[in-house]
Amino acid sequence: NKLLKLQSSKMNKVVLVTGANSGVGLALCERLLGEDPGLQLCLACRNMCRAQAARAALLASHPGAQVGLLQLDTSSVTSVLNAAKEVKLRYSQMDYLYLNAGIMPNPQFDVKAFFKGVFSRNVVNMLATGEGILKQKDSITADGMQEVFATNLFGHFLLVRELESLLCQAGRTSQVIWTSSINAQQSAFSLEDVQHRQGSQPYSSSKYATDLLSVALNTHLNSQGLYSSVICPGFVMTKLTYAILPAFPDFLWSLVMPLFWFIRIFTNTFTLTPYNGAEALLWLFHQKPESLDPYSKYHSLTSGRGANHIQPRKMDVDEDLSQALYVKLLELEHGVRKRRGTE
Ligand SMILES: NC(=O)C1=CN([C@@H]2O[C@H](COP(=O)(O)OP(=O)(O)OC[C@H]3O[C@@H](n4cnc5c(N)ncnc54)[C@H](OP(=O)(O)O)[C@@H]3O)[C@@H](O)[C@H]2O)C=CC1
Ligand SMILES: CC(C)CCC[C@@H](C)[C@H]1CC[C@H]2C3=C(CC[C@]12C)[C@@]1(C)CCC(=O)[C@@H](C)[C@@H]1CC3
Repeated sequence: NKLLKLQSSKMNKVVLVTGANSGVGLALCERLLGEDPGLQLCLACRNMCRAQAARAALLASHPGAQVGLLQLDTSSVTSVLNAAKEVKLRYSQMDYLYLNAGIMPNPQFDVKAFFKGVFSRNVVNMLATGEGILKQKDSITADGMQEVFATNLFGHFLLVRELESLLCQAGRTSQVIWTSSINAQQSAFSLEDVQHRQGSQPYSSSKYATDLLSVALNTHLNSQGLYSSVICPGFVMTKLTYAILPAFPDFLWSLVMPLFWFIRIFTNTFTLTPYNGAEALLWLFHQKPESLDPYSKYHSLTSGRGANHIQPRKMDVDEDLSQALYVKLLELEHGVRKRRGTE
């Protein structure tokens, strides 16, 4: 382990990506290795078979790249604590922590609301954000938490807390980059119910909480060199989105694609491919973190002609609410640790 740490301290950038085995996360890894083949890339995934397949694909296009695997299930406190321990043994610094893993379980697509929206003035906004047409059925994890909250937010929060010693080091900066969504909605979030036990939009709630948490992390940790940002990859065809209409066979999706390319003329949020969706994640990799606006979400956008660009958009978050959520998360963390007898 000393040798491993010594090697990592020789200063190739260390990048960890959660949910790296598919979709936007995997595309990000491909693009990162294309830009900097010397990176030490760590794929943090819950399923090691899928992780190995992703590693093999990355090595096929970038032979000789340093691609490590880490078992991490963000919905499980035990898994996060074990993974963090392993990371601290392997690396002596962490330059980029991409918090990308996410779920939208049991999505229920409201066909009626969708067609009503299509013939309304709100059509472009509805297609860009998915607002008003999706609900989800959440479940409870073994730790007794709401699964969407645990997976998308709390597991990542705990990981950041555990890795603070690697992320906050004197004389250097690090970036924590969250894959949020334009679907983050303040109306779906409640400080009295941060896990969204009551409602039917846990996904929107978890993404809004992500935006709030990113602001809070900046408030608390910028002075120690840690900078947090959020991005939206746009609407991307991935496992997550295919699951929204599971009855749709592959060939029907291919038939719908030309319609999606057409819609892209009106809303450049239809990035559609994981490669395009990863644009803002890759852009942040090249930025000086001090120059970023903590209150902006960085959107991957693709024009009607297929050209990618990024756009910062101000988020609908306020400092007090972000601070209040931070306190709630610290309390939850405290409770979790107390129950495990680790505090
Ligand atoms: N697709 C879209 O249109 C949009 C996606 N996003 C966000 O982008 C991110 C990536 O999603 P996307 O690429 O679309 O979808 P994918 O389903 O392709 O990727 C999600 C990744 O997260 C992993 N994951 C899920 N649950 C866990 C868990 N408990 N522990 C560890 N890893 C987990 C998945 O692993 P496994 O393969 O094992 O399931 C997979 O690698 C998500 O945060 C999503 O919310 C945001 C806006 C739009
Ligand atoms: C087959 C039909 C003719 C068309 C159905 C289209 C819908 C399934 C999509 C239209 C807009 C999409 C969308 C999302 C999911 C799929 C749609 C509703 C998201 C909610 C996926 C997750 C996100 O985070 C959002 C940014 C997406 C917004 C657009």
